[in-house]
Amino acid sequence: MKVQSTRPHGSPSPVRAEFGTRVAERLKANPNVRPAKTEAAQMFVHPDFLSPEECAMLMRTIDAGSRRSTLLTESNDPNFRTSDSCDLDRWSPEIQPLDERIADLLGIEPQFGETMQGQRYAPGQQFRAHHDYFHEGERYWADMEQQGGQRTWTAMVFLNTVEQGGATWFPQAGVRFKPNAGQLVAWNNMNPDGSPNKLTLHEGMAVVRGTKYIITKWFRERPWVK
Ligand SMILES: O=C(O)CCC(=O)C(=O)O
Ligand SMILES: [Fe+2]
Repeated sequence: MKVQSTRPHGSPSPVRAEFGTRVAERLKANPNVRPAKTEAAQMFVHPDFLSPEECAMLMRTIDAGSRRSTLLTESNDPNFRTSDSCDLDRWSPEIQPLDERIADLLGIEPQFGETMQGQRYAPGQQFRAHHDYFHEGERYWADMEQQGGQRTWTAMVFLNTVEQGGATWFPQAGVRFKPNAGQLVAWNNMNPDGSPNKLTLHEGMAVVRGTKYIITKWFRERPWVK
């Protein structure tokens, strides 16, 4: 979530530290997964995680269910997040297997995952630089703490190959992913000690030509589904 400051965004935590080690070990052991070229965060790529049919089904579902995307904290910039998004029902027969496949790839129990989000960006739409973790000094934190706590890992899948623009850019970690149909990117939002890793700052760059479709899954440090 946004808000830049020089204060630490949260404290170390053994539970989150353990998530980092355990999930990274599982991803490293998967022959279909490669590490991203950065030392700044634990970050991995699965180049063809979803099939063309699965991507097409998800894009149809996103088209049918989208509304304007929201933010947890109001931004002064009206163009901070201009995409459309929708919740993907984890109990629907089409979504559940995919939802559970992502959780299994990372080795996290599905109930730690928030509702999967589908997002769509038309030309000019974007999601400006932000962190996925919660800033523990913000007003919303007390509520989030009660609802599964901090976000640990993010898994994101590009559902199509965009004609121009729409890359996911980590300016501080020095990596940029061009939308590539079916490709999953997963990263740990925490440092090795379990505190928020500021270097995971990232941005969904504006689409120039074409439409961009993605799904995003955020995992919490405790079960999110009650
Ligand atoms: O659209 C992107 O490339 C990034 C999306 C993102 O950062 C998010 O959903 O948290
Ligand atoms: Fe994000």
